Amino acid sequence: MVDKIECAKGIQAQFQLNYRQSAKTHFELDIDIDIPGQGITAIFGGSGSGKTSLLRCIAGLEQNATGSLMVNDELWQDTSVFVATHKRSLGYVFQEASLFEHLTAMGNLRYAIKRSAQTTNPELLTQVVSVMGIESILSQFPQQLSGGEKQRVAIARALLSQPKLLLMDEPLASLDTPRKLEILPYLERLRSSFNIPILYVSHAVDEIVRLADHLVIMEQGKVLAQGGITELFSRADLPLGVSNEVGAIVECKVVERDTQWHLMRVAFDGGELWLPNVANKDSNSQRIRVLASDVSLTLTSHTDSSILNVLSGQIAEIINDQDPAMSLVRLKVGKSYLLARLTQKSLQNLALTLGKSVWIQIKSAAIVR
Ligand SMILES: Nc1ncnc2c1ncn2[C@@H]1O[C@H](COP(=O)(O)OP(=O)(O)OP(=O)(O)O)[C@@H](O)[C@H]1O
Repeated sequence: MVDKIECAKGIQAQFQLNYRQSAKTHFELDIDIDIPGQGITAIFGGSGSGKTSLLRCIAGLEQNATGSLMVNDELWQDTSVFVATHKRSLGYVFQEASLFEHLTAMGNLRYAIKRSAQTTNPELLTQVVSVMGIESILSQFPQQLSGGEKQRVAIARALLSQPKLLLMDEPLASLDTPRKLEILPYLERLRSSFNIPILYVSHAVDEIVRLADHLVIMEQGKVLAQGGITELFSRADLPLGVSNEVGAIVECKVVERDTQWHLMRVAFDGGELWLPNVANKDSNSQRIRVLASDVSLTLTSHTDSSILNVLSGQIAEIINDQDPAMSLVRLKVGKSYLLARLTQKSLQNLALTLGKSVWIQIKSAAIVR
């Protein structure tokens, strides 16, 4: 096993950039982020919010950007320093794989090894090829590969340059859903096998929930919020998905698998939940998403309900939804938070107010993993 590349000090980036688009309109990027030096940080935001511009600043591709950048204690930019793009130790994976068409997959990987500033341990090549699952396609040319395979080769190529930071700009956006689902497990393996911090641009909530540890939410060139994924997903005031998709993330441990009913019991900071068993998962850790629309509240504990999951909690926040009929309620459950999407009418009928104790019902079938 190749030693993991040590990165733990964090990435601090502060940038200002102005694009003049016409005499009347311009776009201004003004960001200040401080994110972990390991794991996957998703950069999330709507179209035109400045996600790609931020990555381009980090890569040193925006000569007009002012600001500063530290990557795990290495200074790449400030008022007096500007490390050129080719000298920044980073890998960049784009929406399209952009492989050299005249070279085989292996040829593309060899090219990266040759270009790497450091000597490449042969074990690294074996490890990268195995983690990305591309052993059987190494002799193929890009035109013989599917979109997902090309993207796995492109990621392997980026890793072989032994970067201190990996930038991925919507790497799955050009793939259809089956290809996307095929590649996601490789990205999960990439996160657990290499200790390289990854900045992952996406506006797909499902990808972020599955992959990211940390999140930066952008809006109109500014950072709207940044923090751990569980923390930000449990906030009722952020635009994490359209109303029906809003939901909290809960990190759980499997404590029991019930083979008779094909269920598993998982424990989290706020209690336990029953959900359909996932037999093929070897890890006992589960990240689950509980959609706000699948959570209902009662004032007494019902024992005559079909719902298996009933937790007790308190109302921490109530926010009006864009839909005037609805509201979003943030619930404190032990040390965790859940969200419930309720009608304004129910809110009033149950006289739900801040601090009130409630019973929280969640359908097992509705929990998203
Ligand atoms: N070279 C440029 N010159 C002028 N304006 C630009 C330039 N590059 C980007 N922009 C503008 O900056 C804004 C942010 O663009 P950017 O590509 O960073 O957004 P994004 O969040 O990545 O969007 P998307 O998700 O659609 O890719 C947009 O309004 C875009 O038109």
